[in-house]
Order: sequence, then C-alpha cells, then structure tokens
Amino acid sequence: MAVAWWLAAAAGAVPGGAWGALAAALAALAAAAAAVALAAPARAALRRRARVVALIERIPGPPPTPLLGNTVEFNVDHDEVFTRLMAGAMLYNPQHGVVRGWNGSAPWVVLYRAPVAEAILGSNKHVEKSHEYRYLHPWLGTGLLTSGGAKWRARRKLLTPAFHFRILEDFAAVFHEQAAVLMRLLRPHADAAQPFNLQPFVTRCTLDIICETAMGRQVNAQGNSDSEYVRAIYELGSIVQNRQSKLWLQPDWLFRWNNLYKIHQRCIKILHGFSNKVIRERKEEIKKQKNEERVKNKTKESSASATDESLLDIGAKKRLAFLDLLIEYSQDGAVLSNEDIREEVDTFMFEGHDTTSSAISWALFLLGCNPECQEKAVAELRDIFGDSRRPPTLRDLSEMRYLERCIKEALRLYPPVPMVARHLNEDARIGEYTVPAGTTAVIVTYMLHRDPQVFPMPDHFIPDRFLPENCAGRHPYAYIPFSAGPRNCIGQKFALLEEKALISSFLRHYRIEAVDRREDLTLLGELILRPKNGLNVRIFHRT
Ligand code: HEM
Repeated sequence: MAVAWWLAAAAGAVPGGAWGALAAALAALAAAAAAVALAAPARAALRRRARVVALIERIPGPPPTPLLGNTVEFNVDHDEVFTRLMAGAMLYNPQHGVVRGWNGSAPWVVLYRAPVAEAILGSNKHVEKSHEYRYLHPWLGTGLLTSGGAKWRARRKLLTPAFHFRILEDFAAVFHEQAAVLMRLLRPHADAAQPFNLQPFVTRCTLDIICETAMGRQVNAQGNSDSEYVRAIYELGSIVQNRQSKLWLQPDWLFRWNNLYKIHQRCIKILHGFSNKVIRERKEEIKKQKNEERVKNKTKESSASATDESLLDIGAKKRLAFLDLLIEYSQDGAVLSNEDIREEVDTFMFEGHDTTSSAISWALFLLGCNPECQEKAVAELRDIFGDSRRPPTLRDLSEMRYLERCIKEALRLYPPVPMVARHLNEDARIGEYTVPAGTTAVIVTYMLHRDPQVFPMPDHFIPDRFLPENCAGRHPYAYIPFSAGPRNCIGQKFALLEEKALISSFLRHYRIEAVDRREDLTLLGELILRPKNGLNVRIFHRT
C-alpha cells in the first residue's frame, strides 16, 4: 500500500506528459497488486473460519445468537451458571457426551462421557490450559498448574519426586497436629442443638496444613483467621472466581477500572511478599545449617564424644517442606530462580488447600447423610485403634480401606474440581467429530461421574462401588476427580493421606449428622465446587 501511495504521489508530483501517465499506470498496477496481496491472507482467514464453523456446527448444541453465540443463555444469576451448563449439555447429544457452544465467536466443546474425555486428557498433545486460567497468572505466574508447553514438561519432571510416598511420610505428623487443633476447635459445637457450617473450620485446618508442608511455616489460620495472609488468600480466591463468571471483569484493561483491582493488587503484594520472605529466610537457614554441618564434621573426626552430639542433632532435625526440596532442585539458581520457586510454592498453596477442604467437608457431610456408612467406617477405626487415642501411622492410614471407599465415593459425587479446560492447539478427533484447533474443550467431571451406564443409581452414596471387584473393567476415564493423563493432579497421594488423617480423627471424636438435605443445596461450580450456603451439620461426642 505504501508503494502505491508513493507512486501516486510521484505521479502527482510530475505534471503532464508521458512520465505522468506512466506513473499513474504504475500506481494503479501497484494498488491492484496490493489488493490482491491483501486479499490472499484475508481469503485464507475466511476459509479457516468457515472450516472452524463447519466443523463445530456438526456437533449438536444450542442455537447461537449472531455475534453473541450462546453467552445469552449464561447471562443468569451466578448460582445458576453451573446448573445451566449441565442442563444444556444433557439436552444435546447425551449419548456421546459432546456438545458445542459459542462463547461470542470462540468455539467451545463440553465433554461429559469417559471416552471423549480420554480423547483430550489422555493425549500428550492437548496439554495447554484454556484462557480461563489466566486470571490465576498474577498470583501463580506460570507454575505447574498454569504453565504449558516445554516449561510445564520440564517442571513436571523436576517436581514429581517431591511427591514420592517416602517424602509424604514426613507430613503425617503435620496432618495429625493440625487435626488435633481442629478437634479442639469443634468441641464447643458438640452436643449443641444449634447446627453450624463445617466448611470454614475445615478450610482453615487445610490451609494450616498446606502452609506448613509447602513452606515449613505456620500461619495459624485455625487460631487466627484474621491474619493478613489468610485474608489475602480468601479475598484473592474470591476475586479470581468473580472474574471467571463476570464478563465485565475479564479484560485486564476493564478490570483495572474496577474497585476489586485495588484489593487484587494488595492481596498479590501480601502473598508474594510472604512467599518471598519465607524463601529468602529458608535459603539462609539452609546455608547456615550446611556451614555448621561442615564445622561439626571436622570436629567429629577429632572428637570421641561426637556420636552423642550427632544423635541429638538428628532428633532436632527440622521437618522437610516442599520448599526445601525446591531449593535443593534449584541448584543455587541454575535450574530454578527465586521467582520460579515462588511460582511453585504459591501453586501448592492455591491448589493444595481449597481442594482438600472441599473434599473433606463433602465426605464428612455425606457420612452425616448416611449414618450406616458412618458406623461402618467407625467400626473399621475401632478395629485399627481399639481404645487407644494414639495418632495414626502411615500403616494405619493404609488399613482404612472402607474409609477410603467413602472418600472416593464422595469425590465421585462432589468432585472438588468440577471441570477442567484445555485450549486445543491442533485439531482433535473426539468421538465421531473433528474439533478444530483454537477450540476450548471443557471436561465436566461432575457430569462424567454421574453416568448411569457406569455408576448405576448415580446420585446414591454407595462406597462399595470402589471395591476392587466392582472397579474391574471400568473405563479408566470414568472416574477422574484428580483429572487423568499427563496433566493429572501431582498432589493426589498427599490429598488422600490428608483426607484419611483428618476424617479418621474426626470420626474417632465425633458423630456427625447432616442438617441440610442434599437435594436442597445450591452448587456453585467454579474453580472449586462449593455449596452456596455452606454445609450445615450437628456433631456429637462419641462415648
Ligand atoms: C482432594 C484434593 C485435590 C483434588 C480433587 C485435586 C484435583 C486436581 C485436578 C482435577 C487437577 C487438574 C487441573 C486441571 O487440569 O486444570 C489438579 C492439578 C494439580 N494439583 Fe491437585 N487436587 C487436589 C489436591 C492437591 C494438592 C494437595 C496439591 C499440592 C500439594 C495439588 C497440586 C496440584 C498441581 C500442582 C496441579 C497441576 C499439575 C500439572 O498440571 O502438572 N493438588 N488437581
């Protein structure tokens, strides 16, 4: 275009004669060439768009409105979005569990049957998170949960050993100590006529657990729920949820004009400030310890009484936290910088407390709805512990087989992460459909777990569905509370141990009765599955 303009300007600048005619002809030629040159990419873009539309429209789904797509259907009260999504999905193509929708002009597919979920989650190609995860970036950066491509692959490989069973053994003591605090705090509610919401108690406990296991620091959320750090975690979590569901909070430039932005920035400052401080201090402590060890080793060689001293040392050894492992893996900044470490520590803080809190609260609530299952779990605990009040060992936890089935059944009915989403960087074959690159694929775990073909009487709480003989032959993607495939939850063993430790401790102290009826609960299916008005229960001391 610039060439045409220059030639036209040149034609105007040389008045009359053959030069002028030639320049004008050249200008026309250049303009035509530019139009053709521009038209080619435009035509290609139109062709690509037509292909996307044609492929997506082959999939059943609600009729879209021009420009707005199906966003109008979701312009409902916050409480209704999740129910709408599921009802809409069930209405179209329930047999295959693949439904399409348009978020404005952006294509989406909703998947809710095992084979189609496997097509995405089981693939090594479709590992990019969808755009909805970007609201977590200011806090988590691109840590394991939010990163993609080569960075995610390298980090996943690096961090996997940190979740080895041997390392988790160290955390059993933290689970027990924090469970003991929770039991004490629940005491005033025991045997009272007035029901109470169990969830905030459990959330504060899981927050204390993750803080100590991830960073080796105590924030004492159970003792002081008003701490700046704890408040920042809650506030930021709620802002992220808000941004996901409210269109006007989504573009960054619009969000900056909203009152929430200031709070958002303040929370980020507090959370990053805390993590940075802990990382700095821990690095210094490790350096100091190493120096002391070096000096001691030298003294040991020359002192006969060194044995007693080193034994004392081992007794006083500090508990390992994930942070210590990250510092070790970092190789003095060569592999992970301080910021890289912070991303991962913050990711564990985020992903490792609300999820477990949701899982534990739902499991206890369901045991409160099903007293016969609760008593079976208690009988199993009596077999393991007798009358002893001792803390559970890892072996005890592994013997809680019935309780494990209850936990798994609760994770089936109320998966803490009710859906996961991927951005498709290339075409995907999903069932009988080709889904084009650029589509967002949302796997709705909550629906997938209620497929009556796989789980007869899907709404009933039946822990024995998870007896080994009943699991045999089940599709590997039919039950995926921790997602599945290459991007599954790295913390699932940790989570199950924590669940068993807390729930067993609870059942050894209290009997629980659900006050809310399951059918009356309003579910908020956001990042984490929550009941809108909490989980109201009564508890009674066990005699
Ligand atoms: C009951 C508790 C938990 C549940 C139900 C759960 C569920 C999940 C799910 C569904 C995903 C996949 C998310 C996605 O694809 O968007 C995930 C990923 C992840 N989870 Fe968990 N999680 C739990 C506990 C934990 C804990 C305790 C930790 C850490 C201590 C943790 C750390 C992570 C991380 C780092 C990822 C990202 C893994 C990756 O992309 O490679 N989770 N979790």
